[in-house]
Amino acid sequence: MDVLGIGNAIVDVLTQTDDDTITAFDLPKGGMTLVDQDQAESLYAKAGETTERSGGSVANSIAIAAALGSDAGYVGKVHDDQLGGSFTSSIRSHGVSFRTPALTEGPSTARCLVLVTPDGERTMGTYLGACTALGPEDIDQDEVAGSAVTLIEGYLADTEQARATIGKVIDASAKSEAKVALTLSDAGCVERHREYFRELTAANVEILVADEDEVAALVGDDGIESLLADQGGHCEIVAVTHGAKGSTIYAVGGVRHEIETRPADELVDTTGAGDAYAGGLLYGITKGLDLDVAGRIGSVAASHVVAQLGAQPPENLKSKVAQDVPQAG
Ligand SMILES: OC[C@H]1O[C@H](O)[C@H](O)[C@@H]1O
Repeated sequence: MDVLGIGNAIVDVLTQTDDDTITAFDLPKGGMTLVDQDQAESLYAKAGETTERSGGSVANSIAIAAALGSDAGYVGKVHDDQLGGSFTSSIRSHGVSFRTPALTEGPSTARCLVLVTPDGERTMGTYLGACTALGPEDIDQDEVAGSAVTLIEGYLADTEQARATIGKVIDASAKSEAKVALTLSDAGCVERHREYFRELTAANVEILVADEDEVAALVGDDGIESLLADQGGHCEIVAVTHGAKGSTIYAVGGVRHEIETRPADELVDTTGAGDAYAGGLLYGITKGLDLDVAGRIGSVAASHVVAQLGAQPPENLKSKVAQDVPQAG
């Protein structure tokens, strides 16, 4: 496998709304707030017209990588219910291998209410449901060892059991040539678990993908380069996105690439923009492309994702990306 992803398997329930509604829902604009089942139901009752799309940060990245041509797999926990079926058929429709056994009892499939405002910003309230049952027994260490890169979702740090799952991935990677990639998911998530992420990036993570707020929350005054293997960290590559301003890729040996964005044809919804960037970047890296080309693939994929509602791969993504980046193949 080129890329294997481990994350929270979530169905997104999207609604286009306004800033006043975000305030009325008492959710921090642009952030991700964890909610319990009662809160989730109360939010949905107030949400108005909604659209369901397959979500989950790393699941989004893996679907993008598969749509571009990666041999890709995903590990995440759904319930054997209607939303779980919808998540499963959606991720498989992009060619992703998804075989994690579904729960047959206990919490229902996770869902995320995504409030999209006219500026394209997304504000999320997530009920984790079945995701909290993901555990080490769901990891096939041979599959991890046989994958070029395993991408871990930062949001997993929110549960102890998922941290044990991450431990099993790291263990399998350390005994093989497989690399560990990590997305930091959300600045609030980094603030909740800074020490844990510091430990991972100091000892286990070879590829880090984050936005500028997330990486700032992680490194504080230390500087991004401190994460690199030749400057005291463990990372070989650190890719930092700057929203519409592009991204910067840092690599060992003093390498630094500034990547321009491709302006979106239309700005509809930024849900999954960073996920698409990570998916495109990892597609490029695992195909052996130069880092600046891999970063450009990520940027172009993200520019197509923000022109639609939801984080799923846009139709004909591969040919759309190839128009801007012929090396993408
Ligand atoms: O990064 C966007 C994703 O984060 C949340 O996990 C939602 O499911 C959404 O699809």
